[in-house]
Amino acid sequence: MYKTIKRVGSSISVSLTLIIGFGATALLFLGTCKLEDDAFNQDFERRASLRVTTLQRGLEEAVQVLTVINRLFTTVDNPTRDQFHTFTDPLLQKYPHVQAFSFQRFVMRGERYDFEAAMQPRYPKFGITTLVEGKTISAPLRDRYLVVDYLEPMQGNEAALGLDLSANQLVIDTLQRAIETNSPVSTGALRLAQASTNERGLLVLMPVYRHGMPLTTAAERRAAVIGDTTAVFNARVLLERIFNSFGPVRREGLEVSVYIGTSASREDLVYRTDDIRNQAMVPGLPSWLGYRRPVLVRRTFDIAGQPWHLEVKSAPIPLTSNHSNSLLILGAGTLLTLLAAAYLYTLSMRSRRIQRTVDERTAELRLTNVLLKEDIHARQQAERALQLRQRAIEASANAIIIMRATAPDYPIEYVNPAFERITGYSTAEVGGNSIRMLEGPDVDKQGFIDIWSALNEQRECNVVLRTNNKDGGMMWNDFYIAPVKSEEGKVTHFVAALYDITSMKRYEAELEFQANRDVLTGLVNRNMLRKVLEEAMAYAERYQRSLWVVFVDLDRFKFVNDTLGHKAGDLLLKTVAGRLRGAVRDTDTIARLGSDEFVIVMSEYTDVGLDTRNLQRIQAAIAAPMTIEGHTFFPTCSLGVAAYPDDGRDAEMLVKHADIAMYRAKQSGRDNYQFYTPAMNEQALERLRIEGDLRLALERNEFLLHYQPKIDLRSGEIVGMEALIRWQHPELGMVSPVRFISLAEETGLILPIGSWVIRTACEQTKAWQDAGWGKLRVSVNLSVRQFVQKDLVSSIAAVLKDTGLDADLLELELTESLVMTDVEHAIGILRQLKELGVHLSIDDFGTGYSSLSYLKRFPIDVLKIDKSFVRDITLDADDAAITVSIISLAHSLKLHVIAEGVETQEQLSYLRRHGCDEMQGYLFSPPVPAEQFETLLQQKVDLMKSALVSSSR
Ligand SMILES: Nc1nc2c(ncn2[C@@H]2O[C@@H]3COP(=O)(O)O[C@H]4[C@@H](O)[C@H](n5cnc6c(=O)[nH]c(N)nc65)O[C@@H]4COP(=O)(O)O[C@H]3[C@H]2O)c(=O)[nH]1
Repeated sequence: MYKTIKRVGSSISVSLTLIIGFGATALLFLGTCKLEDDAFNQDFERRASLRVTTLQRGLEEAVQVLTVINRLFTTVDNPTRDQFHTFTDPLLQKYPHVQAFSFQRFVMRGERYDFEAAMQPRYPKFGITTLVEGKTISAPLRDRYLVVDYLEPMQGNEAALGLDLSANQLVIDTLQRAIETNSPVSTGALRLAQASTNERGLLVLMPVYRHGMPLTTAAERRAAVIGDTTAVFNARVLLERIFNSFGPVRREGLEVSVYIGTSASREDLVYRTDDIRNQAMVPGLPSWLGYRRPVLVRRTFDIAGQPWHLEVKSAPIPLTSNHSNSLLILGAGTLLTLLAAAYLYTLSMRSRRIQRTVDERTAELRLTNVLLKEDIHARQQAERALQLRQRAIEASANAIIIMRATAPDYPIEYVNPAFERITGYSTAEVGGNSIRMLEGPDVDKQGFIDIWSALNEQRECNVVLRTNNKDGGMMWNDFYIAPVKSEEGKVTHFVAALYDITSMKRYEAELEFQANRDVLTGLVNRNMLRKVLEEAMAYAERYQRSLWVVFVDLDRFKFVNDTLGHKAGDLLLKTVAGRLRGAVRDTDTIARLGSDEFVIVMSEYTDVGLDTRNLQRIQAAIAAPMTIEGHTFFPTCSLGVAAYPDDGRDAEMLVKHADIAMYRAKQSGRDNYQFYTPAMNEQALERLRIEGDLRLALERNEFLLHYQPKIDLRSGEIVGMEALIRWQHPELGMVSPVRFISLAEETGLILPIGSWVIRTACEQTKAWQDAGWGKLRVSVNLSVRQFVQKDLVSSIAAVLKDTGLDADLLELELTESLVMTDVEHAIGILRQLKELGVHLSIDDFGTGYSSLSYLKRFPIDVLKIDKSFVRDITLDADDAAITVSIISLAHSLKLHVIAEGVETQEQLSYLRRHGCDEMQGYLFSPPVPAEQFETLLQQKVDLMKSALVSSSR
């Protein structure tokens, strides 16, 4: 009986021990499970948020790149395809997730043929195309096309060049939005011409406006738009690159789906990482048994006006994973319960069950062993994940700083190697210090103020910051700071990411320089000149002050460029720019418009007035001799001045009028200045009109030569004649060369006209010789352009050969300033001409910058005294003295002297008295057509002889 009672009692106590032990173990297990689940979910949400932030930053950066591209079009008026290439190339290398950059241009129906033809020399099969079912075909006729014109890189994007996007309503709507919001706008997902058919892409557009148009309102911007710049992204490539910058998503057990739109609709899905549903599944085990439900995080954000929706899903996780603690508790509880039961059981049945107890303990130990192994495995996994994150942070190209959330200094606890590389500070130097050490003398104070207030308020903050590195060098950073919270939600640290955007900022600065400065001389360019002038006009208006716009043009710059090449030309321009800087006041602005054209803006201030001495200073500064590549030049310049407001109320008009005045200065013999008068405008208009006709005059045979006799003062005979060109204009009548020769020089027409003159003069002289009029020498004027022409000598030789005229009977008249521009070069050409046997004379002698030492070295035959001296020879003692000294100088150099413009007997007598050899002028005959000249020859110039006789009395 006792035995039975004892056995029953012991069974009851064993059962009770088991019930209580298992109950308590189960409760503990479930509670721990819940805590572990919560921890897992929090960790997952944090990782998912990191992905979302990465994507958002990556997309914002892509849009920012497009903003930089668009700046090219706002700062440079109509940039070339090559400029577009040069500008986008480094950006494409820096941002490989960009598929392409392009510039779309509006082309009207009537312009289509010309546009296609203009592109074909570069792209032979070029045509405007449209996209139909993934294929490009020739675009049908439309009123207006939006054509992909500039495209970089070309490789891989060929299908998009010439594509007309105007039929794509999505693109057009997006462009409208971009115009309305005046900011970059993204399309939704669309099919790309250059991608495979099942891939989607997106475009981010920014409108390009015509320069100079107002852009304040949407209506103004619509009127000014000429196209747009676009960044093209292949959604898969873009997203994969952005995500993979943190390591493959799949390895982290995340499934990411990206939608361009507000919700997870099938049509808006542009990207999904690999399906990870079965990644962790044990074959044969149903998913509801033993697996945790995947966690799903959804986020929606806005990129360039386009909503993006992102879903991040976790892989199904086995219940055993992350439940190590609860399982340990379950195991340990079970063990304890069983031990207690076993203890009781042993007490009652020790002897009988001893063997069984040993077996049970062995089994329990095995179970514990398994649990321990699982625990170790889980810990190792967690450790590996931590190490991976550590390595990722260390490998990051951007600087990362971790700071303790301890005010007031927020000491730095960790910096990654990129931080050391970028700032120059080592971990040892910054550890324990605050980020204040980045604040040098050159920093952006406001940026730091923003960061400190974000730290104090424990919130995120993103600023573009200028800091100093250890060497004191200036750097630009995109600085992003965010609080890091403990499991209890307390901010324990801050993490800061520092993106080095110094090179991008440098780009921007360079772009600004290029947009506003002349690259060769560093002076202000045309674009900037307009702004400077507008400010100067506003100042002049407000304070009622004078304002001068001075147009400076170098005389005979083309001569240097044509003879010595562009390198020498560039050197000359740089020297001139330096001289101009030295000649003007600090308050004046000098701009270079191109070639040898400079504009100076001079404002009047209370203590600094404006007068012509300012202009003379400029002339004097330019006029100093200059040696380039062993050649000595005597540069001069012509100046034109337009004054505000009398000569124009806007920048363009002032510069135009200064240019017209400068042209007048050139016409008046160069090396002088002229103030604009309204009459000059008329002349400029006339110049434009005759320029068109001048181009046709040779073809229409409208030129003819007049000949003016040259008289030998000893014999009284006609010994030669000067050939002077005339233009028989169908409407204007006989046009003087004074009106068209300089125009012909500017346009280059002087070359065909000049060679016509030489040929006609030689033919006529030979004809007179054959007709028995003896050996008359004909002289022709040579212009600068002709003089520097490469084949001048050979072409003159050919004319002499063709016409049969003796070289000795041709005289070339060169102006003094022409040969003095580059003396060495001139001597070389003159020697070659001399070897041909032709005569050479210096025209207008005495008017320019003459140097006797050079004159001696010129292989010339004749000096021609300019008519300005002859005119006043009997009235002005200076002119008379100059004339006499020219004659004696010429004779001492064994040169012949001829005086031109002889109109009176007094002039004739004077010249004769002082030993002048020859003369020409109205006193004998004006220049006359060839038939009349023959009459002069026939009359044996009785008149002249009598004139000579009377002058000798
Ligand atoms: N006041 C006055 N003037 C006199 C007298 N005798 C002649 N003249 C004018 O003086 C100018 C002399 O030519 P230039 O100094 O070489 O100056 C020339 C020359 O520089 C240029 N020119 C004329 N024909 C040619 C040509 O075929 N080629 C080039 N490159 N230039 C030419 O046009 C300029 C003007 O030619 P034109 O109108 O024919 O004017 C001619 C002539 O008609 C006089 O007694 N008194």
